[in-house]
Amino acid sequence: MSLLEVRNLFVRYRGHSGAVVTAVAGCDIDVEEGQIVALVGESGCGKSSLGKAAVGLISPAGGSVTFDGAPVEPLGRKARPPAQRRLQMVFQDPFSSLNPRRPIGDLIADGLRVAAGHGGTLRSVGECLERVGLSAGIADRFPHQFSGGQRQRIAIARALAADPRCIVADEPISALDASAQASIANLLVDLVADLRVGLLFISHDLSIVRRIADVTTVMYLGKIVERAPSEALWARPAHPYSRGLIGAITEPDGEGRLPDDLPGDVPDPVAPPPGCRFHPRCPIAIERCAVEEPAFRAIVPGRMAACHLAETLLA
Ligand SMILES: Nc1ncnc2c1ncn2[C@@H]1O[C@H](COP(=O)(O)OP(=O)(O)OP(=O)(O)O)[C@@H](O)[C@H]1O
Repeated sequence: MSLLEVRNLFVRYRGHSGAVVTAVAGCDIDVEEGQIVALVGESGCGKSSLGKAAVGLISPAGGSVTFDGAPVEPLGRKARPPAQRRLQMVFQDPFSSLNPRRPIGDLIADGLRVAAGHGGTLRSVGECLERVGLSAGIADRFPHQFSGGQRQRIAIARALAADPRCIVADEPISALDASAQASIANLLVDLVADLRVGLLFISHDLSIVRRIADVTTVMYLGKIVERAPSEALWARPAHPYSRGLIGAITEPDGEGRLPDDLPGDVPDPVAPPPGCRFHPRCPIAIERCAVEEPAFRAIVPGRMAACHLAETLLA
C-alpha cells in the first residue's frame, strides 16, 4: 500500500447556474515515501481539486483517499486522527496562506505542537527556519516583511514543523519570480531526499516538473490520462495530450509554456465530450475515440495511459 493512495476519486461542485461540474472524474494517484510525483495539466483540468481532496480540505463526491493506511477524514471533522496531521499541504500563494497578524515563529510553533504528540524530528522554531534556509533570528517578524520566496520557505517550515510524511504542494512556485522558483524547487528536492517525505507536486510548469519529478501524472479534464516515470514520459509519451504538452516545452521558445499546438480549447467540464474526452482536440483520433472511453491501463510495465492508440504512440 502506498503512503498516499487516491482511488477512483470524484470531486463535484455546483455552479451558479445549478449545473454540476465534475472537476475530478475518477482519478487514482499513488505517492510513495521519498518520491516526487508531479500532477500536470492545463488550467482548469482539476489538479487543485484533486490536491485539496487528497488532504481532506474538500470532501470527495466519491472514491477514497488513504494516508499511511488510514482513510483521510475531511479537515475539521472530530474523527480526524492525529496521524493525519503528518499529511500537509503547501499552497500557491504563501501570503494568503500565512496569517498576517501573527509572527511567523508562532505559526511554526503551532505545527511543532502538533508534532509533539508523535516526537517530531525538528524540535524548535529555529530549527524549522534553518531547515528551509532562513535564519532562526527572524521568528518575531510578520509575513509581510518577507519576499514571496521567503514566505514560501516559511510556509514550508510550518509544514515541516508538523513532522510530515507526505506533502501536497499546489503550484508552490508559480507565484514566484524565476530565481525564487528554482531555489524553492531545489529546497523541495532536498527535503524529499533528506526527510524521505512523499511529495505530490501540482504544477503547470513542465520544465520544473521534468527536472524534479520521479513520476509524472498527466491530467486532462478531470481524468488522469497518463502516468509514467518522468524520464520515460519525456522520452516518449504514450498519450497524445502528453505529447502536446511536452511539445510545448521542447520547442525553442516554449520553455514551460502550455501547448499552443493543440487545437481548440479545453471543453467545459459540465458537459465533457463523449468517448475519449480529448478526442475533439486529438491529432490522431479515430472513430472509436468519439464513442468509446479508453480505460486507464498498463501499456508497458510501470506505465499507464488512457488512449486506444497508446501502443501506436510508443511503437
Ligand atoms: N468552488 C468551485 N465551485 C465551482 N466550480 C469550481 C470550484 N473550484 C473549481 N471549480 C471548477 O472545477 C474545475 C477544476 O478546477 P481546479 O481549480 O481544480 O483546476 P486546476 O487544474 O487546478 O486549475 P488551475 O491551475 O487554474 O487552478 C474548473 O472547471 C473550475 O472552474
